[in-house]
Amino acid sequence: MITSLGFNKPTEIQKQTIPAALEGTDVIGKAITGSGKTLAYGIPIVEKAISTGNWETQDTPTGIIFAPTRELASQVSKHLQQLIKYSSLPANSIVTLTGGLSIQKQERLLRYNPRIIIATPGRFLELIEKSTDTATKFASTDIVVFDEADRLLQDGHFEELDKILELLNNYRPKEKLQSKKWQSLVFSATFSKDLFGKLDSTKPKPETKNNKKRKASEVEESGDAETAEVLQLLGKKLRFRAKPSFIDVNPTDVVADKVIEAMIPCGNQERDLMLYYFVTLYPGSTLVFTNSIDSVKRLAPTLTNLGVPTVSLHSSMVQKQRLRALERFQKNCETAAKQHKSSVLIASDVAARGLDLPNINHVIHYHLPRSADTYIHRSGRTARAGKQGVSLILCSPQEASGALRKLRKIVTKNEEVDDLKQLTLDTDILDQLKERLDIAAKLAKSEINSQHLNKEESWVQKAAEELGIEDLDDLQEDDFLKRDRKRKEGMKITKNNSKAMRAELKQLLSRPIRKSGRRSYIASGLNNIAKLLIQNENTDNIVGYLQQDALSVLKSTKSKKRKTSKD
Ligand SMILES: Nc1ncnc2c1ncn2[C@@H]1O[C@H](COP(=O)(O)OP(=O)(O)OP(=O)(O)O)[C@@H](O)[C@H]1O
Repeated sequence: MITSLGFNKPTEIQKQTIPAALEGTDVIGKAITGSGKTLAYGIPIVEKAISTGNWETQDTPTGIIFAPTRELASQVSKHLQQLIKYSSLPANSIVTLTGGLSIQKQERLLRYNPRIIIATPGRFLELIEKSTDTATKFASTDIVVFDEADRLLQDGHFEELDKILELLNNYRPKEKLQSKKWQSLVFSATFSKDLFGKLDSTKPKPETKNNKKRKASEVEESGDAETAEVLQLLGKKLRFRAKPSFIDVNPTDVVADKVIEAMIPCGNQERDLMLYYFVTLYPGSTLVFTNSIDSVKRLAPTLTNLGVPTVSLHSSMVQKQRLRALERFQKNCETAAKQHKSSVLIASDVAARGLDLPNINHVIHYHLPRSADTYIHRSGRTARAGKQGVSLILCSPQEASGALRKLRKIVTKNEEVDDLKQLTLDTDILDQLKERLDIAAKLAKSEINSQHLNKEESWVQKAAEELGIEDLDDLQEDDFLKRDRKRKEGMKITKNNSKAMRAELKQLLSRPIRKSGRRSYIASGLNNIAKLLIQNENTDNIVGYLQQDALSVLKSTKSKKRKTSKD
């Protein structure tokens, strides 16, 4: 099956978990991001679905896969569709059940008795609460998979899953209950409890060495308390049949080893400039994570105004927009790669886990993530399937001495705080970029305010119509609303001003940036601009700058490693 997808050999997690899963053992599989965990559970389910014979006569699923986000569910579905192309299973034997898409359509698809269900917990619960027939069929499943299992156990996610497991258990036919429960396959790159704590409030605890392939109980005995605690919790919640086999193929790696981690120290006000600087100097596909949806909404139009193809993705977008955004980003990446330019996706943490976007060169943490597990998963969107990639943190001085230090202690397993590699900045270039950025940001802010005001206006209009009020002011008496509206109106740029600013920005963007020969340089010391011009070794828009990719620059940069104090 692996070779039918064009892969020469199974990855380590596939090699170790597929045989155990095929034997019917409950498995907890841990391996770094991008190491092929989807097929590690996908292949056993597809094998089992094929081996259970004539699929048309079966009306219960072979496997149910739970994923924490809609994008991930949809991606897993596509991945498995590729796999079954080479089998006797038809395309409609896989059905995806996620929120944000038509429930009626999903109910229709369920009438074809699919063998493999891929679902987010919310929609799955809605469907089984709505129909006992659906609940009864699903309850007969042979296998249940929990992808990104540690995430499913965090932040109230488990309430839904708890109800689901309760219902499935109640509806499970007696003969299947006798042979005990369904087989559970549980996967993630992160299972240690210390990764979930808030970076600004928790004190990281040391981890001790792991073993390779152990029963959950042995992990408990080995003193790997943080992992053991999560495994214990999983054991309680997920109703395993017996002690599951815990297979950890990367016991010492936390962040995938092919990720080159780096930082740019900068003040809070300079994050936008550093981001623009990076995507201007280092072409490639860049995924930028922020901690707030407002930042996504502000950064995307700002970069777009600067001519950088940028797409945004966050959880307040409707589902179809979210899926379309991912498609648009992938198209932009292809075009940008041909032109040696940048293509950017600005996302909230809805994109942090599981997404397998091909060839992401850089991940930028515009904001430091709130917990270490998010850092690991965000960083894991690059350097997948054996490739290398860059994970870059934009970090303020306060963060560097607080949250970042905690993060480094956790991901370096408390051995040493390895001062991250730092990208040297060229102040000449920064100054020139700032001029453009200021205009682009003002225009973006004004666009956002206009959109808000238009939305509010149409809302007020609609409410007034419904209430039969003629004077709109009657509806806007709230002082806070009035002040907010005034503030937004004040930030709106007049049409004429906006036109002038756009013209100025256009002119600035058409002018190449000049790298002066006087300053220090990112990698290679002084460059002879005339020579570079003759050799045509400039970027398209920076004269005198020898284009390099971020990965090679960082690989040749040394990080200062220092031991931590024993605190
Ligand atoms: N045997 C294999 N050889 C080479 N590439 C593979 C193999 N199996 C899977 N891949 C590819 O590796 C990439 C990552 O796989 P996958 O998304 O399953 O990783 P993952 O371990 O689930 O990552 P994450 O922890 O981020 O969710 C995919 O593009 C997939 O097609």
